[in-house]
Amino acid sequence: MPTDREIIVLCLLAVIIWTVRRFFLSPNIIRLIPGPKCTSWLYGHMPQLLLSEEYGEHEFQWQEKYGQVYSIKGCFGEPRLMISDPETAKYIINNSDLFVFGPSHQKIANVLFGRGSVFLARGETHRRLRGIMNPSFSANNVRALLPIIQEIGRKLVDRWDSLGFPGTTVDISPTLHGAALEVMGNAILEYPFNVLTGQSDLAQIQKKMVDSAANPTKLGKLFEAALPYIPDVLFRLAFKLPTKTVRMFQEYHRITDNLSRDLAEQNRADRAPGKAKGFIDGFVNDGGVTDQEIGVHLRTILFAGQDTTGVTLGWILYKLAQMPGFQQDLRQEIQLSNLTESSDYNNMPFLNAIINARTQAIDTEALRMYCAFPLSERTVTEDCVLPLSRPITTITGAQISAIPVRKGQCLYLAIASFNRLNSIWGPDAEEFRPSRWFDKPPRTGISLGPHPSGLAFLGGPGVCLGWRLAILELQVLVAELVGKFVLSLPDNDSVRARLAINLTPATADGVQQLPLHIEHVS
Ligand code: HEM
Repeated sequence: MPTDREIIVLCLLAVIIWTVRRFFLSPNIIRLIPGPKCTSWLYGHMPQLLLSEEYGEHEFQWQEKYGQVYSIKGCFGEPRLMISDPETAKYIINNSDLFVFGPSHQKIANVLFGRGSVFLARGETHRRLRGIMNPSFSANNVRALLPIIQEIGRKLVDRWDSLGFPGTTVDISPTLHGAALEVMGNAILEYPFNVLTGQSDLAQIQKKMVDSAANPTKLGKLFEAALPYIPDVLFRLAFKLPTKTVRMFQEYHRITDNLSRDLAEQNRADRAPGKAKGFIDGFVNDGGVTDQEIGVHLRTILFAGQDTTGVTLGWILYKLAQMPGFQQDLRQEIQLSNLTESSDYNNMPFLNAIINARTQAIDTEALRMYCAFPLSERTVTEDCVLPLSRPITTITGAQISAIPVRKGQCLYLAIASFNRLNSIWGPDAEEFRPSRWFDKPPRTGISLGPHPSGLAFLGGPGVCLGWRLAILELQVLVAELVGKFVLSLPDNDSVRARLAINLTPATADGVQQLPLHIEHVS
């Protein structure tokens, strides 16, 4: 049987032949757009973009030097575009059928979630799925979830106490991710996972899955670039081989398929007139959806909703540990507040700055600077023309005010770069400054996405399904934790932001963790 390494080498050969034909024997305007020099044909700029020790180390400098649209190279010399231009970004997010996930991401998502995930659906199918899922995440529904989320916040506080966190320096990440999974279970699926109070098979396998994908390597990135050229049938066959990774995927699917079957059966048995409609309800009611398909949507929301919120909560607490004065002001505000309605969280000066929209100063600044999903890779499905808010001078000296791109072109919506544009946030865009949300106005230019923090939740038809839930969850869990504990940085703090599916806190040795010193509030 061929080894993993041999399979990778064969695939690479196929890719090399294909790219030479595709990119070097035909003209492409992208090659005329300025961008950083590339020293590796094999890896292109992928290591600097995706594997740097601190996310953005190179990307933010490239943006400063080359502007809001520039070209970089993917693996095998493939020309790609990096985009943070507001006009171009708006065009991309509003025309989601034209800009889909690339073929490698599609293959990975099909294996991870199963076929039919809302992430990959487009057109009518996407609208239908969002129509079924949206009600569970509507403003009214999310508001009504407050008591459940508050209860999870209290359990998280108890968990920190029972694990003996106060008085120690400890990695808080696993408990934050546990709380995020608990919210998905209790609030959205009406099914307690008991992550914070006991053992959960789902939490364990979910963590294994995230960890396995969370340490990308150069070879892994090459493999990802080669994925589109591997015939589907071969790819599916590879996922029948008895390797450790395949077994882990099978176990994940087994646990989540069982769960979705239980939830669907329970839903059919409990259905009663007047009973509130939940997430599973929408699919069961739809008729044409099988229990197996419900499993696909369940995996999608568990994956999309846990790690993103877990890492963002971690970044908020980390920044508060860096800013003891702000943390103390926030604590005082929490202690003086009577938090019984979701609107109460919107009426706190330090958790909030009320400027045009009600915004959370600390939450919003964290979502701007530490957006969980900093980079979205897209492939163009038809020849089209990208609008630009400012003209670009090509390497031949010509000025262009739009970029014609061909079907199959890969581009990156650089969300984190967009969230740092001086043209929007002013000269101190690079600074983490929650008080900017007290300024009037904190930003200039067109507003993209549903939240003032910028593109953290993207926008348009593919806007994050759970953004309202994520905001309420962050508000409540921050208020619970900061009300009870004082957070500070350990002396040897070396935390940095690494791209590991999401923007994840990791220490200098590359381990994904968030060690903070915890004390009880006296
Ligand atoms: C702070 C937390 C979160 C952040 C920063 C975040 C961010 C995002 C972003 C940027 C996208 C667009 C990805 C792309 O198309 O490239 C997205 C999509 C999505 N998010 Fe979130 N998310 C968060 C929490 C959640 C939660 C709690 C859920 C719960 C269900 C969720 C479910 C989804 C789903 C299902 C999509 C796909 C939407 C579609 O394609 O129609 N997210 N999210």
